[in-house]
Amino acid sequence: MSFAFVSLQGVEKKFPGHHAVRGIDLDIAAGEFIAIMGPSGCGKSTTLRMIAGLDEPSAGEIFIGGKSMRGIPAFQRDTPMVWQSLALFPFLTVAENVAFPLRMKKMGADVRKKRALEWLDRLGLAGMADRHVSQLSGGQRQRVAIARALVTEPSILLLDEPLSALDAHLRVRMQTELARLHRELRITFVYVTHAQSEAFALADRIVVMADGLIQQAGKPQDVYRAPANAFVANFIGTNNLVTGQAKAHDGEFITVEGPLGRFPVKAPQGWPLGTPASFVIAADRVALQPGEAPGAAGIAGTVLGLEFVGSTQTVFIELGDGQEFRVQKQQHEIESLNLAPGQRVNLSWDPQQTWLLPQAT
Ligand SMILES: Nc1ncnc2c1ncn2[C@@H]1O[C@H](COP(=O)(O)OP(=O)(O)OP(=O)(O)O)[C@@H](O)[C@H]1O
Repeated sequence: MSFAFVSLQGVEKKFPGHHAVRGIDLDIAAGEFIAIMGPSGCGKSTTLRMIAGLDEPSAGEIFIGGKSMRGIPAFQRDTPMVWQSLALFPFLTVAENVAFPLRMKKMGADVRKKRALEWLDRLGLAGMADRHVSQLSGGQRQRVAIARALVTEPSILLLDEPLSALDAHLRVRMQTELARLHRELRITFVYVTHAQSEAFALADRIVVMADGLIQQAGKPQDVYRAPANAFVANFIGTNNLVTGQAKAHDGEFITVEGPLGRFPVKAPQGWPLGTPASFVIAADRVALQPGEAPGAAGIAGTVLGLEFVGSTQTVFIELGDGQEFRVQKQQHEIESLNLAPGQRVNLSWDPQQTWLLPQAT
């Protein structure tokens, strides 16, 4: 990576009785769009708050632009933050809200007004300057909060679940808006979200956290296709995880034997035999045929149900050992199979598409 614009080095946060962040190393390049994901309570907001200067690390150090942030309060950091609960001032007009950070910086009234109007215009809110926040829709308020964060022309924008209070339609529109802003401004965005679709759609790099630690940081396609461990594989949710033991080498494959059968799995040279081995096969890489007899590399299961996801459909299948498998296909492919709950099916995949989870170190 090029020069790290934001660098977290061994960062920890201990609250009384709770170790929320347990040692994070993360370098973020200037202009990068990073999404931090993870289950509730994993420490993602705390990490963001430490970058913003709203919480001090208990150990480790944060550098921004090569400068240590130790002891530097939030208002001196160039790191504005946008929250789900916007924190707009109800007693100020839209323009006054946007201009507020400039007032804090003691800029003159004319400059404040000019800049606030420019940013309102940029966010599609021209003409709303004199309204009060209570007279705006949820999406418009979100835009005001973003304009207020950007009005000081920061080099980083921190966003903590900014879209989670919006309805699904608006969320998608605002997502497009954020992508556009990032393209235009080329500043660093650090975005905390529960929503996988937002993270995958927007980010250059995804950071998956659990239990106060980074589980994986990588490009969306790498986190998706090559999860670093079982936690990430399960969290991403579109993977099927098969566990077993490494039994034999066969060229670029090993044979993994487990409760579901024996499977050839792509493996690095010298993978130790006789050790536990888990692999994932992505839901969209599994072939499905109605019928009873499993194929050579296949497994049999029973359809539990089907779920629409836009133009694709997910089929949930129960395997012999009670494990659930997912198969994702284009809607038209599924339609032609006429599947119904209770139906027996065979599943198979190309062994080249398997991904063996790296061994825990
Ligand atoms: N001020 C605090 N005092 C004590 N514990 C705290 C404090 N702030 C956060 N925590 C705890 O630290 C852990 C991490 O919190 P954090 O807000 O970073 O999680 P998160 O991953 O952002 O979760 P969510 O998605 O639910 O917002 C949680 O268990 C939380 O209860």
